[in-house]
Amino acid sequence: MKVAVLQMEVAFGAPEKNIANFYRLTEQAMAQRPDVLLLPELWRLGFYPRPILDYADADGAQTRRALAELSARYQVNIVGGTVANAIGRQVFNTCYVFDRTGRLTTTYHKTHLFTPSGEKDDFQPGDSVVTFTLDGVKCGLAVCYDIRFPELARRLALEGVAVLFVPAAWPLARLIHWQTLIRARAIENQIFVVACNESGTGAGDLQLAGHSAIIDPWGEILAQAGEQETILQSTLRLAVRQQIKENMDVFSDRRERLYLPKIPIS
Ligand SMILES: O=C(O)CCC(=O)C(=O)O
Repeated sequence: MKVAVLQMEVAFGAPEKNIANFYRLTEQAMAQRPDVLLLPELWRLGFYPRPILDYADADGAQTRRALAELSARYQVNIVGGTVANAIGRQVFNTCYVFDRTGRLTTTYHKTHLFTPSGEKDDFQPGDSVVTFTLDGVKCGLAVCYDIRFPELARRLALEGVAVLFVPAAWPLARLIHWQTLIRARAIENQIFVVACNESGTGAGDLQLAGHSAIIDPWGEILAQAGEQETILQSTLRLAVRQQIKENMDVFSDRRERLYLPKIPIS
Protein backbone atom coordinates (compact mmCIF):
# COMPACT_ATOMS: atom_id res chain seq x y z
CA MET A 1 0.00 0.00 0.00
CA LYS A 2 1.48 3.31 -1.11
CA VAL A 3 0.49 6.22 1.09
CA ALA A 4 0.87 9.95 0.58
CA VAL A 5 0.58 12.38 3.47
CA LEU A 6 -0.37 15.95 2.60
CA GLN A 7 1.24 18.08 5.32
CA MET A 8 -0.65 21.27 4.51
CA GLU A 9 0.14 24.78 5.60
CA VAL A 10 -3.40 25.83 6.36
CA ALA A 11 -4.62 29.39 5.78
CA PHE A 12 -6.44 30.29 8.99
CA GLY A 13 -10.22 30.68 8.52
CA ALA A 14 -9.95 30.63 4.69
CA PRO A 15 -11.81 27.56 3.32
CA GLU A 16 -11.61 28.49 -0.39
CA LYS A 17 -7.85 28.93 -0.20
CA ASN A 18 -7.37 25.64 1.66
CA ILE A 19 -9.58 23.72 -0.72
CA ALA A 20 -7.63 25.12 -3.68
CA ASN A 21 -4.43 24.03 -1.93
CA PHE A 22 -5.86 20.54 -1.41
CA TYR A 23 -6.52 20.30 -5.19
CA ARG A 24 -2.98 21.49 -5.95
CA LEU A 25 -1.25 19.13 -3.49
CA THR A 26 -3.35 16.18 -4.61
CA GLU A 27 -2.38 16.72 -8.24
CA GLN A 28 1.26 16.87 -7.17
CA ALA A 29 1.02 13.76 -4.96
CA MET A 30 -0.67 11.70 -7.67
CA ALA A 31 2.46 11.81 -9.82
CA GLN A 32 3.76 8.97 -7.58
CA ARG A 33 0.46 7.06 -7.91
CA PRO A 34 -0.27 6.48 -4.21
CA ASP A 35 -3.14 4.21 -3.13
CA VAL A 36 -4.17 6.44 -0.23
CA LEU A 37 -4.00 10.16 0.54
CA LEU A 38 -4.15 11.45 4.12
CA LEU A 39 -4.98 15.04 5.10
CA PRO A 40 -4.53 16.80 8.48
CA GLU A 41 -7.09 17.80 11.11
CA LEU A 42 -9.37 20.79 10.37
CA TRP A 43 -7.50 21.55 7.14
CA ARG A 44 -10.41 23.56 5.72
CA LEU A 45 -10.13 26.21 8.49
CA GLY A 46 -7.11 25.62 10.69
CA PHE A 47 -7.35 24.98 14.44
CA TYR A 48 -9.73 26.94 14.73
CA PRO A 49 -11.58 30.22 14.24
CA ARG A 50 -14.34 31.14 16.68
CA PRO A 51 -17.26 31.10 16.99
CA ILE A 52 -16.84 27.80 15.23
CA LEU A 53 -20.50 27.61 14.21
CA ASP A 54 -19.98 30.67 11.97
CA TYR A 55 -17.17 28.93 10.09
CA ALA A 56 -18.17 25.25 10.20
CA ASP A 57 -19.11 23.36 7.03
CA ALA A 58 -22.88 22.67 7.14
CA ASP A 59 -23.21 18.86 7.14
CA GLY A 60 -19.62 18.70 5.87
CA ALA A 61 -21.05 19.32 2.39
CA GLN A 62 -18.33 21.52 0.89
CA THR A 63 -15.61 19.22 2.20
CA ARG A 64 -17.34 16.04 1.06
CA ARG A 65 -17.79 17.51 -2.43
CA ALA A 66 -14.07 18.15 -2.75
CA LEU A 67 -13.10 14.75 -1.33
CA ALA A 68 -15.59 12.93 -3.56
CA GLU A 69 -14.47 14.79 -6.67
CA LEU A 70 -10.75 14.17 -6.20
CA SER A 71 -11.03 10.54 -5.06
CA ALA A 72 -13.10 9.76 -8.17
CA ARG A 73 -10.97 11.86 -10.53
CA TYR A 74 -7.69 10.22 -9.47
CA GLN A 75 -9.19 6.85 -8.43
CA VAL A 76 -7.46 7.11 -5.07
CA ASN A 77 -8.63 6.37 -1.53
CA ILE A 78 -8.72 9.52 0.61
CA VAL A 79 -8.67 9.63 4.39
CA GLY A 80 -9.92 13.17 4.46
CA GLY A 81 -8.37 14.66 7.58
CA THR A 82 -11.12 16.35 9.57
CA VAL A 83 -13.66 19.11 9.10
CA ALA A 84 -15.63 21.26 11.55
CA ASN A 85 -18.95 19.72 10.61
CA ALA A 86 -22.16 21.50 11.68
CA ILE A 87 -25.13 19.23 12.19
CA GLY A 88 -27.84 21.68 13.18
CA ARG A 89 -26.23 23.79 15.91
CA GLN A 90 -23.84 21.06 17.00
CA VAL A 91 -20.34 20.92 15.54
CA PHE A 92 -18.36 17.70 15.27
CA ASN A 93 -14.70 17.28 14.34
CA THR A 94 -15.35 14.77 11.60
CA CYS A 95 -13.19 12.57 9.43
CA TYR A 96 -14.62 11.28 6.14
CA VAL A 97 -13.06 8.42 4.19
CA PHE A 98 -13.68 8.13 0.44
CA ASP A 99 -12.83 5.13 -1.72
CA ARG A 100 -11.41 5.09 -5.24
CA THR A 101 -14.83 5.45 -6.81
CA GLY A 102 -15.58 8.68 -4.98
CA ARG A 103 -17.92 6.99 -2.50
CA LEU A 104 -18.05 7.99 1.18
CA THR A 105 -17.36 4.80 3.14
CA THR A 106 -16.65 5.94 6.70
CA THR A 107 -17.47 8.80 9.05
CA TYR A 108 -15.65 9.24 12.35
CA HIS A 109 -16.25 12.05 14.83
CA LYS A 110 -13.19 12.76 17.02
CA THR A 111 -13.91 11.10 20.34
CA HIS A 112 -11.40 12.80 22.68
CA LEU A 113 -11.80 16.58 22.49
CA PHE A 114 -8.80 18.67 23.55
CA THR A 115 -9.93 20.30 26.80
CA PRO A 116 -6.87 22.62 27.21
CA SER A 117 -7.79 24.54 24.03
CA GLY A 118 -11.50 24.68 24.88
CA GLU A 119 -12.41 22.24 22.10
CA LYS A 120 -14.94 20.69 24.46
CA ASP A 121 -16.88 23.96 24.63
CA ASP A 122 -17.15 24.31 20.86
CA PHE A 123 -17.44 20.74 19.56
CA GLN A 124 -19.43 17.63 20.34
CA PRO A 125 -17.48 14.42 20.82
CA GLY A 126 -18.21 11.31 18.80
CA ASP A 127 -19.28 8.22 20.70
CA SER A 128 -18.04 5.48 18.42
CA VAL A 129 -14.83 3.97 17.23
CA VAL A 130 -14.61 2.94 13.58
CA THR A 131 -12.66 0.58 11.38
CA PHE A 132 -12.76 0.47 7.58
CA THR A 133 -10.99 -1.29 4.74
CA LEU A 134 -8.94 0.28 1.96
CA ASP A 135 -8.17 -2.08 -0.92
CA GLY A 136 -8.83 -4.99 1.46
CA VAL A 137 -6.56 -3.66 4.26
CA LYS A 138 -8.20 -3.06 7.64
CA CYS A 139 -7.57 0.47 8.91
CA GLY A 140 -8.47 2.66 11.87
CA LEU A 141 -8.57 6.34 12.82
CA ALA A 142 -7.38 8.46 15.72
CA VAL A 143 -7.57 12.27 15.50
CA CYS A 144 -4.82 14.32 17.18
CA TYR A 145 -5.49 14.25 20.98
CA ASP A 146 -7.03 10.75 20.47
CA ILE A 147 -3.45 9.47 20.15
CA ARG A 148 -2.81 10.18 23.84
CA PHE A 149 -5.29 7.44 24.75
CA PRO A 150 -3.56 4.11 24.21
CA GLU A 151 -6.81 2.29 24.89
CA LEU A 152 -8.21 3.57 21.59
CA ALA A 153 -5.31 2.39 19.42
CA ARG A 154 -5.17 -0.92 21.33
CA ARG A 155 -8.87 -1.41 20.80
CA LEU A 156 -8.41 -0.86 17.06
CA ALA A 157 -5.43 -3.23 16.97
CA LEU A 158 -7.49 -5.88 18.72
CA GLU A 159 -10.09 -5.43 15.98
CA GLY A 160 -7.37 -6.36 13.49
CA VAL A 161 -6.40 -2.98 12.15
CA ALA A 162 -3.08 -3.01 10.22
CA VAL A 163 -2.81 0.74 9.61
CA LEU A 164 -3.76 3.60 11.91
CA PHE A 165 -4.34 6.97 10.23
CA VAL A 166 -3.80 10.03 12.43
CA PRO A 167 -4.90 13.46 11.16
CA ALA A 168 -3.68 16.18 13.54
CA ALA A 169 -3.20 19.88 14.27
CA TRP A 170 -0.47 19.36 16.88
CA PRO A 171 1.49 22.32 18.24
CA LEU A 172 5.25 22.68 17.98
CA ALA A 173 5.46 23.28 21.75
CA ARG A 174 4.75 19.57 22.30
CA LEU A 175 6.60 18.14 19.32
CA ILE A 176 8.35 15.55 21.49
CA HIS A 177 4.99 14.21 22.69
CA TRP A 178 3.77 13.92 19.11
CA GLN A 179 6.84 12.05 17.93
CA THR A 180 6.90 9.76 20.95
CA LEU A 181 3.19 8.95 21.00
CA ILE A 182 2.76 8.12 17.32
CA ARG A 183 5.84 5.90 17.46
CA ALA A 184 4.73 4.20 20.67
CA ARG A 185 1.28 3.45 19.25
CA ALA A 186 2.99 1.78 16.26
CA ILE A 187 5.41 -0.30 18.35
CA GLU A 188 3.05 -1.42 21.12
CA ASN A 189 0.31 -2.41 18.68
CA GLN A 190 2.59 -3.69 15.90
CA ILE A 191 0.73 -1.63 13.33
CA PHE A 192 1.65 1.02 10.75
CA VAL A 193 0.96 4.58 11.86
CA VAL A 194 0.45 7.18 9.14
CA ALA A 195 0.30 10.58 10.81
CA CYS A 196 -0.46 13.88 9.06
CA ASN A 197 0.01 17.13 10.94
CA GLU A 198 -0.58 20.71 9.81
CA SER A 199 2.23 23.18 9.42
CA GLY A 200 2.11 26.96 9.81
CA THR A 201 0.11 28.86 12.41
CA GLY A 202 -3.30 28.37 13.97
CA ALA A 203 -5.42 30.50 16.30
CA GLY A 204 -3.58 33.10 18.39
CA ASP A 205 -0.31 32.44 16.55
CA LEU A 206 -0.28 28.82 17.63
CA GLN A 207 2.76 27.35 15.87
CA LEU A 208 1.95 23.92 14.45
CA ALA A 209 4.56 21.22 14.52
CA GLY A 210 4.48 19.64 11.08
CA HIS A 211 6.66 16.53 11.46
CA SER A 212 4.13 14.25 9.85
CA ALA A 213 5.48 10.72 9.76
CA ILE A 214 4.97 7.26 8.36
CA ILE A 215 6.06 4.62 10.89
CA ASP A 216 6.25 0.86 10.54
CA PRO A 217 5.15 -1.71 13.17
CA TRP A 218 8.72 -2.05 14.46
CA GLY A 219 8.87 1.71 15.09
CA GLU A 220 11.09 2.45 12.08
CA ILE A 221 10.38 5.86 10.59
CA LEU A 222 9.77 5.28 6.89
CA ALA A 223 9.35 8.99 6.15
CA GLN A 224 9.25 12.13 8.23
CA ALA A 225 8.58 15.77 7.38
CA GLY A 226 10.06 18.94 8.81
CA GLU A 227 8.00 21.97 9.77
CA GLN A 228 7.15 23.21 6.26
CA GLU A 229 4.34 22.21 3.92
CA THR A 230 5.29 19.04 2.07
CA ILE A 231 4.09 15.70 0.73
CA LEU A 232 5.44 12.53 2.33
CA GLN A 233 5.21 9.26 0.45
CA SER A 234 6.10 5.72 1.41
CA THR A 235 5.13 2.13 0.71
CA LEU A 236 3.76 0.07 3.59
CA ARG A 237 5.07 -3.49 3.30
CA LEU A 238 2.17 -5.07 5.08
CA ALA A 239 3.79 -8.53 5.31
CA VAL A 240 6.32 -7.18 7.84
CA ARG A 241 3.65 -7.48 10.53
CA GLN A 242 3.66 -11.25 10.20
CA GLN A 243 7.46 -11.37 10.56
CA ILE A 244 7.32 -9.25 13.71
CA LYS A 245 4.55 -11.39 15.13
CA GLU A 246 6.62 -14.53 14.56
CA ASN A 247 9.48 -13.02 16.60
CA MET A 248 7.49 -11.29 19.31
CA ASP A 249 3.79 -12.01 19.57
CA VAL A 250 2.77 -9.46 22.20
CA PHE A 251 -0.89 -10.08 21.51
CA SER A 252 -0.69 -13.70 22.58
CA ASP A 253 1.20 -12.64 25.73
CA ARG A 254 -1.48 -10.22 26.86
CA ARG A 255 -3.11 -10.87 30.24
CA GLU A 256 -6.52 -9.67 29.19
CA ARG A 257 -8.15 -10.73 32.44
CA LEU A 258 -6.02 -8.15 34.24
CA TYR A 259 -7.12 -5.25 32.05
CA LEU A 260 -10.28 -3.22 31.60
CA PRO A 261 -13.35 -4.86 30.09
CA LYS A 262 -14.08 -4.21 26.42
CA ILE A 263 -16.95 -2.06 25.22
CA PRO A 264 -18.72 -2.97 21.95
CA ILE A 265 -17.43 -1.34 18.80
CA SER A 266 -19.95 0.14 16.35
O1 LIG B 1 -2.51 16.56 22.81
C1 LIG B 1 -1.94 17.58 22.41
O2 LIG B 1 -0.92 18.01 22.94
C2 LIG B 1 -2.48 18.36 21.25
C3 LIG B 1 -3.89 17.94 20.91
C4 LIG B 1 -4.56 18.86 19.98
O3 LIG B 1 -4.07 19.91 19.66
C5 LIG B 1 -5.84 18.45 19.40
O4 LIG B 1 -6.39 17.39 19.70
O5 LIG B 1 -6.36 19.21 18.56
